[in-house]
Amino acid sequence: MSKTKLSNREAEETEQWAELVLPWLSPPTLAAAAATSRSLRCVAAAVTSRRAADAARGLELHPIPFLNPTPDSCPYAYFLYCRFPFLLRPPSSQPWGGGPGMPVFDPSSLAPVTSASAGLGNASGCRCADCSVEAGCPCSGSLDVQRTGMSLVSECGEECSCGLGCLNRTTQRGIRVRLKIVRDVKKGWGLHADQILRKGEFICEYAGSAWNLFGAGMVPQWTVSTENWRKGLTSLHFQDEESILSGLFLTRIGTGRTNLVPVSNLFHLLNLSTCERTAYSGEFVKIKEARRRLRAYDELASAGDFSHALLVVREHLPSGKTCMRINIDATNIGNVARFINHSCDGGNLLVVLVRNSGSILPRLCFFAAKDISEAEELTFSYGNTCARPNSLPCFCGKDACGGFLPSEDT
Ligand SMILES: C[S@@+](CC[C@H](N)C(=O)[O-])C[C@H]1O[C@@H](n2cnc3c(N)ncnc32)[C@H](O)[C@@H]1O
Repeated sequence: MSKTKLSNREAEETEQWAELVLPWLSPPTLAAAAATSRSLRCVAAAVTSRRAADAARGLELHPIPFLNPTPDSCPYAYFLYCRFPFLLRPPSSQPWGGGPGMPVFDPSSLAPVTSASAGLGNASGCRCADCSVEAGCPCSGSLDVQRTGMSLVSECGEECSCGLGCLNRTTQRGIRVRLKIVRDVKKGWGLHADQILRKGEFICEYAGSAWNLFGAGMVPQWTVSTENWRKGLTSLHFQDEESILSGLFLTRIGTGRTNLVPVSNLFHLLNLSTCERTAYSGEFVKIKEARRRLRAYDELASAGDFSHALLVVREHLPSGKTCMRINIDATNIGNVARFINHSCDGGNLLVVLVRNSGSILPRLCFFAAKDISEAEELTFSYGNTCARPNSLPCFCGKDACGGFLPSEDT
């Protein structure tokens, strides 16, 4: 488009139009629009500063700003924001930096999948007045898995009669603490505290897309008849070469309704003495797409300034064997957890797998592993360091640094 001189009225109309359209554009398209006229340049500058002022697009309690003290003048990182992980096909654009009157992105449309919504039978929920372990709520409890160092916590879910105000839903209310995203010359963007954080405080979860990992028709329509259930063992099996083994067990918890839960939760429930019987094994998570993406991301990263945020989470049996692998990709759509950098000393965040009652997938959540001072960078360990041909250098700066970032063996 060539530059043209607009009358005052035309300029005003162009700005009104631009206020509606520009917030939806990706950075390169926004820059191209800004280059066409003074009016568009003004609106684009305003959009850029709103983007830099809040990575969360107004969807969290407090704004989460980008700060760049480095010589590069990159004002923000572009991605679509979702507060929770989701399995649906993500939207391709989002009104980030929109002014008043802009259509509002509906984060509830990306609610985490539950066993009921995935056709996996009834999900059970509690009907407690007090959802605490002490009061015997079947959804409450936690378990440390020794071999993996990862803790498991269960919370009330969609089928429970309690609401979001329930004390056993700590991780379901979004980010409540003040955070900021700060650029580092070597590591790129990183998530920092913007207030003192107390040990044990919930920080955020790792939200991103898992939708592509259940290809069309891959979410199994498993049903088990009540008769079979009464008889005891009902074992359905389903396998294809793109899947990995995952254990799912039927359990009956407090309410007497059938519930489908992964193996780790089964042990969790057993510990709480609420499981009556078990009977299931199957497999359902597709990893081919995750592998394809990891290879593509590695190539982009080795070619230049690119960071991906595809996280592979493994749930383990007490034996240490992996029983479920979940791939959460926050590279294009996710929340601010995508900015958490790796630290070889384990960092200051505790990684906890949280399962909402009735939900198929556990959610990966971060809690403060110790008291954290204001402005301290938030980090965790991405995994064991083991140099591979595609390993990137690590700049965590810790004495324990192994020199390389942990990478998934694709
Ligand atoms: C989940 S992202 C973290 C946010 C990222 N720094 C950014 O700018 O978007 C993971 C990427 O961050 C970078 N990174 C994370 N921790 C690092 C570290 N300790 N040293 C060097 N780079 C790191 C690597 O490029 C890695 O692939």
